[in-house]
Amino acid sequence: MKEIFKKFDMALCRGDINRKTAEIIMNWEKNDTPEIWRLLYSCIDVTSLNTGDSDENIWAMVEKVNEFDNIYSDMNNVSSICVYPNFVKTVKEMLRTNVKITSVAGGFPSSQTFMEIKIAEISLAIADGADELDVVMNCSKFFERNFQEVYEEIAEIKNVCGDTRLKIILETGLLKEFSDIRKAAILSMCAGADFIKTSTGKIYAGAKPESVYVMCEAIKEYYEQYHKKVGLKVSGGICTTQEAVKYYTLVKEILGMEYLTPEYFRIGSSSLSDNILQILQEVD
Ligand SMILES: O=C[C@H](O)COP(=O)(O)O
Repeated sequence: MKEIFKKFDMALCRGDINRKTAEIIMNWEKNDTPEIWRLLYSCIDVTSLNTGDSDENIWAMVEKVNEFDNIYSDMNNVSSICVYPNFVKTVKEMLRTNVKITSVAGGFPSSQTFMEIKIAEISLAIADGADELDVVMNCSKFFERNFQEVYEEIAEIKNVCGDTRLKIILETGLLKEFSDIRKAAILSMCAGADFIKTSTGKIYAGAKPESVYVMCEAIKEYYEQYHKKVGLKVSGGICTTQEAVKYYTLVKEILGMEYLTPEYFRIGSSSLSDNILQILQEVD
């Protein structure tokens, strides 16, 4: 792992990150337009991850996504529907539109289970029809500074995923230190993550602009080193269109417009889609 980290400049200054993030976000209003709201809508992984989830409420969510195409012919649907693994089949059976299915798996949201269980859960979700997997990095091993094991775990999971898109959740609200967020991002990308994702939206704080700044910089440097584009998913407590536009502004300024497509940018949220549709209706 030392060899990998050596390739990246690991010196980070908290003050610089806070200042640069604030400078970029200051200009968010120039991106606050219906055209960008529509683009952001198409980047949403509309999410239901509740202890009380049942077939009924998952059906209702899928039906809303199905109906969208009949009502809004001038804009693209959300990117995916994100559920617990035991609801993948429920979504698959009802989904009638070209939207992907994301499953959280691998002991979500804590990652505290046996590797065998993680692999079994991931394999079952794929067998049931998941197109994308959101899996939490092993933060416990990370805090022990056992980076090699964290790397190997992600590499093994990616091996099981094959072509199924793998998003590794760093849980930035738990990592806290910018240097740890950067390390976790680099380690996940080098181990094979197709996306890095900020948060589970459970227990710990969700996405924060400064963490997203650090992740964008890591994605940019990873591309410079390896010529492979890794996507970014921001999640956890993102409700308003305004917040989404601020994350759009960060990605645009650091990574550029080529990352602002559902291929490389996602927002995981349980409430943002309704709020974007509402604000679009208000300006119509
Ligand atoms: O990955 C998605 C998050 O769990 C969604 O979080 P949220 O319910 O705070 O929008």
